[in-house]
Amino acid sequence: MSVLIYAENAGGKFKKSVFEAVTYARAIANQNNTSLVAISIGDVDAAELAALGKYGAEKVLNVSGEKLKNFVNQAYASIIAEAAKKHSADIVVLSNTFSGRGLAPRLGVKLEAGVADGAVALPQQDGGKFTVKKTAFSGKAFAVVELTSANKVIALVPNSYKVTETGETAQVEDFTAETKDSDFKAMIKEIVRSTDKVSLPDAEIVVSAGRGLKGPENWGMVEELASLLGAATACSKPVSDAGWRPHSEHVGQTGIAVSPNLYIAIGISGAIQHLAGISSSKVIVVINKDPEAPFFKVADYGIVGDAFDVVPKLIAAVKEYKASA
Ligand SMILES: Cc1cc2nc3c(=O)[nH]c(=O)nc-3n(C[C@H](O)[C@H](O)[C@H](O)COP(=O)(O)OP(=O)(O)OC[C@H]3O[C@@H](n4cnc5c(N)ncnc54)[C@H](O)[C@@H]3O)c2cc1C
Repeated sequence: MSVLIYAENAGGKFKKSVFEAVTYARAIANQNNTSLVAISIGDVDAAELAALGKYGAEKVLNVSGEKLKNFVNQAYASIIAEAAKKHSADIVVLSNTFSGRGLAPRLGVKLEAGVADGAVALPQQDGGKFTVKKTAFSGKAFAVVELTSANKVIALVPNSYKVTETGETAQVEDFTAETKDSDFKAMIKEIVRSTDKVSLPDAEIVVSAGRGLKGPENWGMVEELASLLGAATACSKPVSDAGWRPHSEHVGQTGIAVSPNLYIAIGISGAIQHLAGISSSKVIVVINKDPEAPFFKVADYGIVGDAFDVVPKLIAAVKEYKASA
């Protein structure tokens, strides 16, 4: 037995969510006294691959090829499944990202594995049972699932497991897997980035605003606060429905799920559908002029006040702190 972690890259580089998933997979390997192998698909240089050793990977399988430069769900799933079989990996770990969520069910079928996507904690392995805590009901709740199959696939929510450096460099070896023409039925031809700002699903800090801001002309202060904090900007659904902000910023049950270390909600009521997308945030700060706003019930820190007074003061305070630091 061994544990296999799929390390997805973005433009040839690994993001923090990969280091979290490798650290997490290392901890699972330790629980089971076994080895941890990573697999990378695409164009990643040898030094970047070897550096996964810092987070506990002993070996990194490198799969490259012209047709594999961009993510191809079917082909990547075939390759990862083959690597799992060749390395007798009965646990496969992924990041619960766009590609990880696409791969997990395909791997589940190919490996006849139970799947726990949206995992937020290490598996518990007591008395022969293997259980995983995961988000449920579009992020409105947590569930504990028991995986009873011999093979298991776990997709870890970004920002839910702390990165730790335990090792040094990993051994990198090329891996070739058989793919079929049918694995390439849908190919990405071009990627057009909508923005070069911090990407929302990966952001450690999110500054989000709702209808309380009255109109798109008032987003300058939200963007300024986000830029000062190195944060991504987000919004509630009615805001993007009204065209005040792009749909890519809409957070919640029908939008993006985020799990930052800090979520600042400005002029958002805290409807259950919005909370569904932010419930795994570590610290939630709410700014709302209505003390009865439901968002305060889930807030770690709340400021009852008018956003147009509070946010400029917050910006000034952050600037002052940065100038003195
Ligand atoms: C099927 C379904 C799916 C949905 N999915 C989503 C989803 O994914 N994401 C989502 O966000 N919503 C979703 N919704 C909509 C959701 O139910 C709420 O209507 C929405 O979240 C409310 O947005 P809001 O808080 O920005 O606006 P409002 O409900 O209008 O709240 C505005 C808030 O701003 C406060 N405020 C007003 N002025 C100020 C001021 N000057 N300073 C400070 N505070 C102020 C008010 O007190 C109020 O709390 C969904 C609804 C349905 C039915």
